[in-house]
Amino acid sequence: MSRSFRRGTRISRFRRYICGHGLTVIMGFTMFMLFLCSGTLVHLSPALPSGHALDAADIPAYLGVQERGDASGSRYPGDNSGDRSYGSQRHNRALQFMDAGRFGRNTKGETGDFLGVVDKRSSTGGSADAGQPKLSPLISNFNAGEQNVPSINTRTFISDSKSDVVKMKTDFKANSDIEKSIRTSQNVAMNSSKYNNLNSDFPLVLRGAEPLHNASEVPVKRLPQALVIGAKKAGTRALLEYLRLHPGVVAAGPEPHFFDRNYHLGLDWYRELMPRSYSDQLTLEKTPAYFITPEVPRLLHQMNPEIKLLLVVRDPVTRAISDYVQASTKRPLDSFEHMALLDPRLGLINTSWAAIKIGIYAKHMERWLQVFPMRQIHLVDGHKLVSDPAKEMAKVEKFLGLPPFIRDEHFFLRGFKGTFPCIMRHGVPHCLDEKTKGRDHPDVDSKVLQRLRDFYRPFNAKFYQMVGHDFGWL
Ligand SMILES: Nc1ncnc2c1ncn2[C@@H]1O[C@H](COP(=O)(O)OS(=O)(=O)O)[C@@H](OP(=O)(O)O)[C@H]1O
Repeated sequence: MSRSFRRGTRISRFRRYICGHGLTVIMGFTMFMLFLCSGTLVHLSPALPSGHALDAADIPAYLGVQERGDASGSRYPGDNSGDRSYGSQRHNRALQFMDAGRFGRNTKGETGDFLGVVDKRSSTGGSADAGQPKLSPLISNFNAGEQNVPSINTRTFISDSKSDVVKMKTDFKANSDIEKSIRTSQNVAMNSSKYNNLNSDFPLVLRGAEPLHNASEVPVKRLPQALVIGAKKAGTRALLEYLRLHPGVVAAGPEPHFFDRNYHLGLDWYRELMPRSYSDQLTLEKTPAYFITPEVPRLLHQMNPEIKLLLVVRDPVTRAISDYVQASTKRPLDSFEHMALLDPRLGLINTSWAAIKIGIYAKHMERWLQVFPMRQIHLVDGHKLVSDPAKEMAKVEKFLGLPPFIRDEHFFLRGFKGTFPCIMRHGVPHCLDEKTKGRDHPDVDSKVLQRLRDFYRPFNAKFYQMVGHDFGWL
């Protein structure tokens, strides 16, 4: 063999060696980069001490993730709360302390909730995942209404039943349906469903709770099982908003006025107004006019004789002033004193004025009690709803058969006149609309106030007797 041939052979061997190992290195590097860039990483955070409730606001810190901001400067883009229709499909009455954490944004800038429940009891029968605790269902609610709730893939599992919290970092490409396999440090995982337009970085918060509904259940619209029937200007919006904190509750945002105005449109029309819910969630709506409309109790009874009724009441004098303030924003009105009294000299009360009539609670209540037993009606103290909301809500939860969930940490006074509670929902601060709630009241002549108090006193006494509770109005 010639030297040059041997040298050539050595060179080509060297080349093959370099190429071979180089390829391995490159492939290794590529695999490493793919792993990093796949954008899918799940790790199990240390289990929380048992019984410890992690507040939604603390979750990002607990998980060590950054909260995102949006262009408008809000830390919480796309918060869909307020007086509109609610799409939130938070679920499961058994998940007492479970709460949603921070959520991502999809490419349209919408936010979403992601909830999961570890059902430690169930296994999947003959499937490959049999025996694994089931994570079910993974609920996502992306966007403003309900129309964009992605399908839920119930073939979603997690291997470690001891963990409370799973951190999931996801970076799905826009406009593509991607099936991702998410590996946990325990090497078992979730098969995520298909998400469109998702580009998010969100923690998934799991608590050892047992869903009551079937994991494969599809949420549907249902007629309300409970109603906030009134009274107008007593705190009905606050009550509904506070109730919406509870994962076992969904509520229609705008007032449907079904039983007082839109009954002719039929129950299917009414049902359509409701957000989708799971079988273990309560559907609610509020229409304060129901309380004072004579035919409503009977119509309501026809729909559901077992329906639960919530009635918020407030000192009828302050309620009347609140009503007056609201009415005066719509059209110019005389002074409150002038409207409340028929004859100022005689001190005769203008009982034909709606603002006065609504506060004669005993008269309206009488009609309701002719149709529904008191055990189906829960009285909410509108004053306490402001001064001690968590305590007042605990009574509401009990009445509705919901597990205790709403607590002091959900409320804060900051930012809204420092008087009325605002709420933290999904870690998002939310106050009622300042233009329509918590308006300043005018100073009313003390003699007129006294006259009104005297007027309401016997009606109040009768009302206390009917409902078995003294609200202590002067
Ligand atoms: N958290 C919170 N934020 C703002 N306002 C609160 C809150 N809780 C109770 N309230 C009281 O609710 C009063 C309005 O009652 P309603 O929601 O029943 O009004 S309405 O009938 O729906 O128009 C409203 O009456 P005004 O103060 O006269 O505006 C408030 O006193």
